[in-house]
Amino acid sequence: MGKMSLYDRLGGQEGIIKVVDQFYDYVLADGRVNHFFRKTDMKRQRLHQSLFISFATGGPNHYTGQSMRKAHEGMNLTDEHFDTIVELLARALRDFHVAETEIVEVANTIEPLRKDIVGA
Ligand code: HEM
Repeated sequence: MGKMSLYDRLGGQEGIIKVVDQFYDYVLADGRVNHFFRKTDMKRQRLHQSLFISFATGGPNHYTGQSMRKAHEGMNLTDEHFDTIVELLARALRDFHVAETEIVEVANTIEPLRKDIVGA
């Protein structure tokens, strides 16, 4: 049996939607980052983030949003903001009993996006 994709190990689309919902509950409650989302349509954001993470982890490509550079343009995001988002995503993954090895894999999958998001 071949190694399951990270997407499958996160529970596929269904699992990822649950994690992303919990993740944005943490984001919106966190004073380090919640001000960025004041004008954001969170229903659309939760959907786009779920589809984006699904594709990034080896699932189907249904993401129709903007590139990471375009999506974060003009926000003046710092490394600290980026690290906070990764931290809150890890917290949500832990809530759903995703193992630490998978959490590290998710962080490593997202890390290459830092150069497009920080200072976009
Ligand atoms: C850590 C890696 C990150 C990933 C994978 C990511 C992913 C995304 C995605 C997929 C979208 C949707 C774009 C669209 O709908 O076209 C988005 C939008 C957004 N992101 Fe990020 N993001 C990251 C980091 C951050 C950080 C660090 C912040 C701020 C602390 C942030 C704040 C936002 C905001 C406010 C929007 C919504 C913009 C709007 O209202 O349209 N993101 N992000």
